[in-house]
Amino acid sequence: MITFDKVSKVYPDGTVAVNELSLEAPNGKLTVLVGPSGCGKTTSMRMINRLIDPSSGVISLDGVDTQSLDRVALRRRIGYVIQNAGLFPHRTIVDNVAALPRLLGNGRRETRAAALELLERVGLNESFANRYPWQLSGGQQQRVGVARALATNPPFLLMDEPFSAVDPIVREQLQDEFLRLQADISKTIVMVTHDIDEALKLGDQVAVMRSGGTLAQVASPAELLAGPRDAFVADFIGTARGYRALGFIHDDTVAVTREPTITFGQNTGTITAAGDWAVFVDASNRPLGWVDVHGPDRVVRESEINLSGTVARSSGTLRDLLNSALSSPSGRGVVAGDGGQFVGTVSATEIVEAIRRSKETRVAS
Ligand SMILES: Nc1ncnc2c1ncn2[C@@H]1O[C@H](COP(=O)(O)OP(=O)(O)OP(=O)(O)O)[C@@H](O)[C@H]1O
Repeated sequence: MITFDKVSKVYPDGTVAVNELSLEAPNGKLTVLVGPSGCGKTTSMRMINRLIDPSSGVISLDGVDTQSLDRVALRRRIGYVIQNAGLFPHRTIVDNVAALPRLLGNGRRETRAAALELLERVGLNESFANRYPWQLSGGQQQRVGVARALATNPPFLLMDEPFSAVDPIVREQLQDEFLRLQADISKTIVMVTHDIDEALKLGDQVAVMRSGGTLAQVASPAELLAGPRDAFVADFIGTARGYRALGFIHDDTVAVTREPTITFGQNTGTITAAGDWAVFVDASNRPLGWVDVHGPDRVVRESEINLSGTVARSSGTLRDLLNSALSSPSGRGVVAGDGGQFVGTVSATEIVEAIRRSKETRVAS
């Protein structure tokens, strides 16, 4: 556990960057520091590995005051991922990952093998190993940054805006991959971001800071959305918070209706759809989109498939289901199993009913 106990930082010019911050980052969990520009997020994080020393207060790792630890020994226990990855430009990818373990005296062959394995875990196969950072995309470099931070297998990980230098689609991919990785490795992580969506998606707990370096609220994403402590937090988590909160509610009682599907080579006249639209599936019964089957009997062409609807997983959230229904041309949301196979559809009315039920449960509890 990383603990901040009334920690402050006043820079020599008198700027109060962090003011009496008390916070616990529990073991095996991801704590996100989020807040407006200049509110002291980075300063707070860098005080953990003593890149910056606090002016007052105590930061401890598993109960031990970091000031009492040797700075180098401390940093070996704390992996550090920064924006733009910060890779050594003149070293190959595998050497970037293996650099620190080598420095610590581990054998060449063993560190190379471990580095290759780590690269594989972050989604980079052996063909990347001997390239240089400039030969990789921003997202790939960021993955190397994560692999490098994990190379000495530290229990703690600090991540400073790790996914902000890439475009939104790559960012989402990296976030999803990182969540899968963290489910496996369960590090104690403190991450800084100014993106509230990222904070709510990744954080087990989210600490919202305000200008002047004070803590406004710390809570789980769902708690934060349901009960912002004051107007600042409410404003910061945004006006879409009602919709965002649906992203944390699972309800496996929403009624999924089976319905006929259509596939390649099939005639529209052979199916009885509920209305004009039918779900189009591939040979493995995976939904690809919707087809308007009304009109003369014909074999469906691929160009006719309407791709506007999203697919929600049965294990997904009410937000996924609602999004699927709202984006679908038929008004019915497509639901697939975890293997991607078509299960059935849900109507927006059913989902709204589920939202109402979940509210009643929350009020009652
Ligand atoms: N070395 C420094 N000397 C003086 N003031 C500093 C120094 N470093 C940061 N600050 C100030 O301390 C405050 C907090 O900075 P910090 O970088 O921790 O904020 P942040 O929340 O991470 O901001 P951003 O989201 O913009 O990166 C800001 O007002 C900043 O200008």
